[in-house]
Amino acid sequence: AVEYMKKNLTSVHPMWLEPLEVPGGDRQSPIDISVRKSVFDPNLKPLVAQYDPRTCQQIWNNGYSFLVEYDDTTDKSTLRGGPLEDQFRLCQFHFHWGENNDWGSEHTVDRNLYPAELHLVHWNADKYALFEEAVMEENGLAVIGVFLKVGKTHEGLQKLVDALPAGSVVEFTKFDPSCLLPESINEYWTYAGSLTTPPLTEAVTWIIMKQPIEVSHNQLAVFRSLLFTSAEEGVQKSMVNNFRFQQPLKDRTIRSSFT
Ligand SMILES: Cc1cc(C)cc(S(N)(=O)=O)c1
Ligand SMILES: [Zn+2]
Repeated sequence: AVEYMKKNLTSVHPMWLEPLEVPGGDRQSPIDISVRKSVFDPNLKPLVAQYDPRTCQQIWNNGYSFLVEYDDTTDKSTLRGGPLEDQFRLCQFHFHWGENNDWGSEHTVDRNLYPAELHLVHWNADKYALFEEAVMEENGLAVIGVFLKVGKTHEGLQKLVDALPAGSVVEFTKFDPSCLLPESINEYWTYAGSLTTPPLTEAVTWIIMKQPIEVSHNQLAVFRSLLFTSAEEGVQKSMVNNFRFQQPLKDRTIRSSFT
C-alpha cells in the first residue's frame, strides 16, 4: 500500500516549489520517524503545556493552511520542559492535510502516513523579544506535532470546524488548544528541524506526539472544503495536500521520551 501511495503521491504537486537552496539544509523538516532508530533519552523531562483560552484571538486562512492565532505578548500560554531548556510562548496552531484519508501528515512513523497533522507553534520568550526574531535562531521555536486519525468526532475540534472557512481574519476566542493534545503528552519523539513552509528556517525543536487524536471523516472533509486562493482571485482550488515532502535525516538523532 505504501508503494501505491508513494506512486500516487508523485502525482500530488506541492503547493509551492521546493527552493533550490534551503537555509543550511542539514536539519530540514518533515522527516520519517523510524521507531527502531530513535534513541530513548531518560533525561527528557515531562512536557508542561499551560494554555490560557483567553489568549485566543483569531482564525484566518494564510493561503496554505488556516491558522488560529494567540496573543503572545505575555507569558499566559506557555510550553516548557521536555527537551526544552527555556520557556516558549504559544503563537499559533494550524494543520496539514491531504485530499483523502490516505495521506496528509508531514511527519510519518515508520513510513506510515496519517490523514492530517496539527502543529502548535511556540517561540523562545526567554531568549528573544519577538517571534520574528526567534524564527531565525536555531533554538528559537518549538513545535508540537499531533497526528490526526479518522475515528470518532472530536468535540473540541468542532468549535474550530464551525468557524471555517475563515476567509480573511475572523474573530475566534476562548479556544483552549490543550483539548487537541492526546491524553499521554509524555510519549513523544523529539529532533532538531526546520519550518516546513517558507522560510524553512532551521529554528525548530520538533516534539511529535506518539498518540494520535481522533477526528471524524466529516470534520476532515470541512478542512478540504477550504480554498487555497480567495474566490475573487479567479480559479478556486480546494486547499488540500498542503504538506511538504519528507527531507533527509542526515546525521540527526531522533530521541524518544518512552521505551
Ligand atoms: C505557516 C507556518 C508558520 C510557522 C511559524 C511554522 C510552520 S510549521 N509547518 O513549520 O509548523 C508553518
Ligand atoms: Zn505546520
